[in-house]
Amino acid sequence: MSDPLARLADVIESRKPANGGDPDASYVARLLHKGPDAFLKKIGEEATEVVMAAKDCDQGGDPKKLVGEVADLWFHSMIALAHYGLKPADVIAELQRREGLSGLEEKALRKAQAREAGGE
Ligand SMILES: N=c1c2ncn([C@@H]3O[C@H](COP(=O)(O)OP(=O)(O)OP(=O)(O)O)[C@@H](O)[C@H]3O)c2ncn1[C@@H]1O[C@H](COP(=O)(O)O)[C@@H](O)[C@H]1O
Repeated sequence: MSDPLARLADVIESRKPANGGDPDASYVARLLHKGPDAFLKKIGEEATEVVMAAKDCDQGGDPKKLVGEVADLWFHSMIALAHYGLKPADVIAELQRREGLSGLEEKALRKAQAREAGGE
């Protein structure tokens, strides 16, 4: 079975105005037709919904709600990636590049580089 993220990315690509996406027939085409403000607003809303669903889990809520909200966030983020000419594979490659590098180590490295650049 092919990668579901890659398949969804192909569908999103096909919904671009340049590829004949019809805003009357497709949700993705409609968002792409409206432009970045429309899908970036959705990403902001979906991110907030992820936070709220996670907080609900702490109060005994259904964790599946969190899965649904994260799916909404990923989906709308993929529309943004497509608009800017990027693919899920680019994000996967970035995560792979970070594989095994502790966030704490990375932060210390970044701070040391900033200090060096600042001439300290
Ligand atoms: N994965 C998704 C997907 N996830 C969420 N959504 C839609 O995202 C929309 C926004 O979610 P909300 O919960 O905010 O719903 P809402 O209150 O109606 O939001 P508003 O748009 O009114 O602000 C809803 O209409 C959902 O149906 C999706 N719509 C499409 N896809 C995929 O994209 C493909 C192409 O879709 P179309 O372009 O519509 O053919 C589909 O085959 C699916 O694979």
